[in-house]
Amino acid sequence: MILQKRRALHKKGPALPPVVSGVSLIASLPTLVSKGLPAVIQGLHKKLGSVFTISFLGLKKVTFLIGPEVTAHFFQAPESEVSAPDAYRFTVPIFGRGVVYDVDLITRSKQISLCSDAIKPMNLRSHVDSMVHEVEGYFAQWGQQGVCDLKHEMEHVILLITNRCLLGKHIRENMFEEVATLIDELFKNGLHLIALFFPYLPIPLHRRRDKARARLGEIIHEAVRSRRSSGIAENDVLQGFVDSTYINGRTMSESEIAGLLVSMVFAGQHTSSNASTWTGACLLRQGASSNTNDYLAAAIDEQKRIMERHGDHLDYGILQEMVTLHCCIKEALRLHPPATVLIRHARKGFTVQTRDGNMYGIPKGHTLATCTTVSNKLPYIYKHPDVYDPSRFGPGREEDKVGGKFSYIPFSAGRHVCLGENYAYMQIKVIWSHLLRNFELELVSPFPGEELEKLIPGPRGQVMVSYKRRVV
Ligand code: HEM
Repeated sequence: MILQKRRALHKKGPALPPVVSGVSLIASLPTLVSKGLPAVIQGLHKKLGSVFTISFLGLKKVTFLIGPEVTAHFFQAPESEVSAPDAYRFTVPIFGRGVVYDVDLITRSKQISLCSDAIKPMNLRSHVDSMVHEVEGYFAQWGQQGVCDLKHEMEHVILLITNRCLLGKHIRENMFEEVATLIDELFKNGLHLIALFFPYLPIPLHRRRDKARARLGEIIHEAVRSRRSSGIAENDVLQGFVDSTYINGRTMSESEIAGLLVSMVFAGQHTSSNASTWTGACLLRQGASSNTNDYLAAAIDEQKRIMERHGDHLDYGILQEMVTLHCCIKEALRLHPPATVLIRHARKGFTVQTRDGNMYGIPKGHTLATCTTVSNKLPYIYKHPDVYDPSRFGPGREEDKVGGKFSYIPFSAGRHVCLGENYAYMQIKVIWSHLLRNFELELVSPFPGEELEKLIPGPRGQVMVSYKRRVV
């Protein structure tokens, strides 16, 4: 009925997507406050199907596309048709001018390919030792036994790795505390709802963001200058940028290097630390209705077998052997994707066809969005979608592959797929293989809910874990 009406309104082509009524929006408010945006989108998806539009007073129209059948164009279309930069302008004051979403397509493509080169598997291999060094050093400070907030621990250890592997040894060893505070200030004051719509509004939050960004820039510029003048090459992403050139042979400026490094810190810090904490919470969860502890046992067993083969040593190849741990992380990410809503801007209109055959025309000018949380739990792709079950990715099931190209999207897909996926798995595996090998662990606080108010939501509150060093 709704479809017929909307087709009549849009006679020349396929129907427009159903529009969420004002009444439905108001009715969603309690869910928004108590359960967060993904829960609202899940409710609307149930009611209206995989394509629907939310109209904000007719001024801004956001069309949601949910599920692999309707997201191919969203993920794969060229920038001239579906644009990410138009949607992510709010990152410009965070990353800085002259990089990523502040430059033309050709420059951006080159910058993205420089980021990709810096963390491609060949270069990643050499980061394993640095990661292991940071992880061993950090957890050596734990006592024989105790209780800690896993979330805090993961944020800290990932930040140490980020400093060492991206920003370099000098910053890690001499300025860690200051840089950690600046990164926190930058993201806290730059990543909130007001900034999403009005990133340049002269408010105290934005002044603090800009001050932190300026100081971080100074620190990185200085690091680039001293790296260039010393001529000593280090093993980090900073070095990759210092050595790289554009097609015309021009080297990157200090401010371009700073911008790209900040964008990579931004892309990898909260996402990886949240993923690491969720992996722990899921694995250590106790409960009559869950069989998660079987997975904990399987992950520990895998570490034992690997140690029998290779001893304590870890390298890139050995990390690739941790298939069970990989699936445990992958499943935690399916249930708790750090980037819950991905956005684009429709520069041209296009058509989508839903699973049940309905065609919709998506008009030029709409903001486009997809929700990873809802997509990752579609019941026709994932069996018992709310259950933590890493074996769904194993041989004979491979539910994400069976579901098609766009059915597992914590790392996005297509044109803007995450460049740091391998890097992220690597650091999370280094952390969790160390913890599983060396400690008996137990979750002693209730299983956490999600942080509802954050753009990159992590587990809400503290995630308390007891630990006891294993006797060797
Ligand atoms: C578990 C950890 C991570 C998750 C879940 C994650 C997720 C994502 C997602 C969803 C996107 C695409 C956003 C979109 O389509 O709009 C993305 C893009 C990106 N990520 Fe990650 N990420 C993670 C870690 C990292 C790390 C560690 C790095 C780098 C060190 C990184 C670098 C990037 C870059 C450079 C892009 C931009 C790609 C482009 O626009 O072409 N990510 N990430």
